[in-house]
Amino acid sequence: MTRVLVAGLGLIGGSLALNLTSHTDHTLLGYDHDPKTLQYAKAKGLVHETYTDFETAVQKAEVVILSCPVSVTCQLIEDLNTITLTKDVLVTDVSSVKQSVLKQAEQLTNPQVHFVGGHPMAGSHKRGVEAAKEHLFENAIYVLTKTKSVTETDVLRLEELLASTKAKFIELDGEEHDEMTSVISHFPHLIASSLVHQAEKWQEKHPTIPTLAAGGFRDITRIASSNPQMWQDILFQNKTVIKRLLKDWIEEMKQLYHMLDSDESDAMHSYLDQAKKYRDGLDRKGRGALMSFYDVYVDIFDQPGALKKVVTLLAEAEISIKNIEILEVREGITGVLRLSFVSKDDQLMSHRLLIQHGYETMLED
Ligand SMILES: NC(=O)C1=CN([C@@H]2O[C@H](COP(=O)(O)OP(=O)(O)OC[C@H]3O[C@@H](n4cnc5c(N)ncnc54)[C@H](O)[C@@H]3O)[C@@H](O)[C@H]2O)C=CC1
Ligand SMILES: O=C(O)C(=O)Cc1ccc(O)cc1
Repeated sequence: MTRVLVAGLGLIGGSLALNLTSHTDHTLLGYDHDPKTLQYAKAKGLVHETYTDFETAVQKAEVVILSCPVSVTCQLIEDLNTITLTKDVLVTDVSSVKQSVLKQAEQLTNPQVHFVGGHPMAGSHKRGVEAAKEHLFENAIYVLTKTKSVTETDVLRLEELLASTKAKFIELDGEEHDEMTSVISHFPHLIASSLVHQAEKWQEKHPTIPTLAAGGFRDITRIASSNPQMWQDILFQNKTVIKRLLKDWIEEMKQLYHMLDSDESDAMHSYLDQAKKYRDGLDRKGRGALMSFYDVYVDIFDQPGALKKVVTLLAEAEISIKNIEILEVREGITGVLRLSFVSKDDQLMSHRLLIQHGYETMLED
């Protein structure tokens, strides 16, 4: 039984706290600057004890999970130096950016603090404790980054402590992490926001643009609906890498402009074809950027209850669906449902069951 402090009980901190209170006998301590968040977390059983003072809370903990915005997390790491500790404390964070956090952690002078950087690579567009979900990290990649002062034992202890999240741990260094997450998460966020701005500008000329904004536009801009404060923080904390990607991107857009301007249709075809091949490959098992699932595609008609029928059929067979996505449903015509399963067995069982019940399905292998 360990005393675990979660500092910052928002979406991510709240989800970790909820997971640990639901599945372990650890004592969960919560710290946040927002009293309403603390009240909610206590009332809903996410934490056992709440604190409004970071120092007091840290002194009562054996493990500390820093889950505030990245810049606040850096400040809290600095604050750890001036806190008098009577025993060793294992400290980790959940920040989407690692180099700035690790730089701060490497400057820790308190020998009792053992810092292992962390980043659970799952989330949502929601924010705050009320959006916390106990199973948020199931099957998600959870990046761990070592600092000079930590041992393999510290890393293993952290993995053990977080085992109930069912996340998949991998170790990366800060630079690798920040470059990769920029490419697959931070930079796409910037581009999604810019596409939304473009649509908004053109709406002045064409007021019906929102009515036309269909599947593709919605898919590619979904992430622009996330927490702006958090993303502002991430973009500035990782600005060196993002500026590099932005420069390359601007050059690439210039090349595309040139292809169109000089009617280089073959070059454009190769550009699109190469992108399609790489994108198709990402969905193959083991190559998914964040998670690997086993998918079944089901044709459904856009009728009331169509989704419920499919879900009920699988629930009655006790098959657990990890994710459901509705692709391209337009009124009155066939749409496609993507059902994702954690295991190959569940995928095959669902496929068989759906076919037996007359559904047209496609299996992704
Ligand atoms: N939202 C997401 O999808 C993901 C976020 N992360 C990382 O997790 C961290 C937290 O993000 P979320 O939970 O989404 O944000 P959130 O906005 O839901 O929660 C942040 C919490 O920190 C508290 N807080 C803010 N400033 C504070 C301060 N000065 N002192 C004490 N408490 C303070 C807030 O009251 C709030 O409860 C960020 O570093 C983010 O990069 C990591 C993976 C996914
Ligand atoms: O919802 C999505 O697509 C996300 O990208 C969630 C997310 C946001 C920030 C992270 O550091 C990790 C995951």
